[in-house]
Amino acid sequence: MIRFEQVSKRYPGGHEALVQLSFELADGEMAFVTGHSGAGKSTLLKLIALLERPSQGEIVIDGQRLSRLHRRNIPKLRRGIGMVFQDHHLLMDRSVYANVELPLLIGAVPPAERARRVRAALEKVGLLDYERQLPGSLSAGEQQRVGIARAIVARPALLIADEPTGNLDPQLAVEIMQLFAEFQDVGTTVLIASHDLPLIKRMKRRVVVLDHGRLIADVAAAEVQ
Ligand SMILES: Nc1ncnc2c1ncn2[C@@H]1O[C@H](COP(=O)(O)OP(=O)(O)OP(=O)(O)O)[C@@H](O)[C@H]1O
Repeated sequence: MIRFEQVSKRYPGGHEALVQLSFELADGEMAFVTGHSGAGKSTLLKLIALLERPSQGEIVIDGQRLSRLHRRNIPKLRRGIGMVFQDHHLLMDRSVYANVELPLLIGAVPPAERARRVRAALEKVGLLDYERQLPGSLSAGEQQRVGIARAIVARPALLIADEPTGNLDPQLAVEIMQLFAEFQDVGTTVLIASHDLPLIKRMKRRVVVLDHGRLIADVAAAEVQ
């Protein structure tokens, strides 16, 4: 589903954040991207979401070469990708329900169907009883779950997450990772950037390791110890 072909990324005025990166992620696979701070993890995810463009090389998603993607087709591609961030980017003055509903408003889904999907997403993350609350009244782990519900409400084929457990205590972090694994169980492709090696090892999924923008290891799930 995702293929990086010799992808390099240089930010204006910066050094190379990614250097000739090549790897593939199959449909339905769940993998982690890890590496030191500044290794290029966030950059890799941003390139997939078309929030940044490569300086060189090609990224192919579902057979679509992103360099040839017409500007007007970018929103459609983005709608197929659910994104989860460390600081969840919730609107704090809107209810949990309204936050989760947001991607469906952009996608023009009819109201009754919207309500059904929002509740299904909230149920999936265990927050059905919280729909009227403001995010500020929820714990950090619950807020992250709202962010995940929002990411999956439009039923994306691909879920990408940037340090989704960065602000959580270890027990909550495990629960959030298990939630991602459940999305993989129902066919979603999942790619998670994390520097939390103990947690990654526990999940027993493929691990792609970056070092100064280069891929230095690609460990298959069966080999993760
Ligand atoms: N918008 C930007 N402009 C210039 N340089 C950037 C920009 N974003 C990232 N960089 C640089 O690119 C390199 C890779 O950054 P990136 O955020 O992808 O790493 P990371 O592995 O996600 O790090 P962290 O774990 O600290 O979030 C770093 O040297 C960073 O300073």
